[in-house]
Amino acid sequence: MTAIDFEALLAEELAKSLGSSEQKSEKENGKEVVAKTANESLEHYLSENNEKTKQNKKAKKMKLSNDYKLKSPIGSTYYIRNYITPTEESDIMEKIMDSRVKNEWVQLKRRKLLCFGEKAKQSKGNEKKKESELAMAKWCELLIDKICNDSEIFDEHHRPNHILINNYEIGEGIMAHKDGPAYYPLVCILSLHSAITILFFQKPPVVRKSEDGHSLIQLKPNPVLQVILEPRSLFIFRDDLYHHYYHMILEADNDVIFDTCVNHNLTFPTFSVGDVLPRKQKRVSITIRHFYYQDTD
Ligand SMILES: O=C(O)CCC(=O)C(=O)O
Ligand SMILES: [Fe+2]
Repeated sequence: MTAIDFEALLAEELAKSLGSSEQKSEKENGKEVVAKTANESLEHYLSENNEKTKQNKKAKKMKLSNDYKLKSPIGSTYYIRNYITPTEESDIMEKIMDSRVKNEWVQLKRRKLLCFGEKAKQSKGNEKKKESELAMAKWCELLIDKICNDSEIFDEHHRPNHILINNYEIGEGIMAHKDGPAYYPLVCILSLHSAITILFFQKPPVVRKSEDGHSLIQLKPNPVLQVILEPRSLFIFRDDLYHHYYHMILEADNDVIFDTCVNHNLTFPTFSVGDVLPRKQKRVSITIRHFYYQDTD
């Protein structure tokens, strides 16, 4: 595709997409200028990079499957540092904090969430649904394209069609859970802002509240696997780990590094067992999966 075709296509898509911002004309020093929004630059970046990756398809795909595999005792896990740039990170933040999606966030007790894409129809008698439901935004599709171009990890029948965004303020987390049979057993998690660790367990661990009642302290057992999720990183887990293990993010202000941490010497800075990783600001995760559409009517 030529650059000119590409730009025309992009402009058309931008106008259509839910998340796109219209270009605003502004007067600057008496001159009419077209404001380029952060939202637009995100889509531009992602589209451009996707084109480049497609041209160099084979090399890139090899890279994701070999170079980023963690030495994990269970299942296959991949960790890619700096999967997106700081600019893309702040552009995504703008997208998801945009006034047009502001009312779509669903506040839960210990986090809030926003959902784009496919979703099961509610079966009769189901409780009020908890997730918000937005059509897949253009930037989400481009992010999915990027992941699919970079690796062969998703086959064409299981292309991600569902994006769940979790917003955790400092001290918030997600209880031990499995993602369950509604999804293809392959999860990509893109992290923004604060670094945090994700813990995997054979059974949900015993936890108790800290003395100030603010955080949950994880008591026992230690996780079978811990992965540090730095800002802008992409973490992938699948298969056994998906089906048979619980994952959680502790409701705490910081994370302690366990001897089951598989990437403490791959991060910047690196960590040693027993070190404390403070959560300095909120964390946002973008969970990218293929949802099995179920028509329950
Ligand atoms: O925030 C995360 O990294 C994990 C999110 C998660 O486990 C989920 O949405 O099912
Ligand atoms: Fe999960």
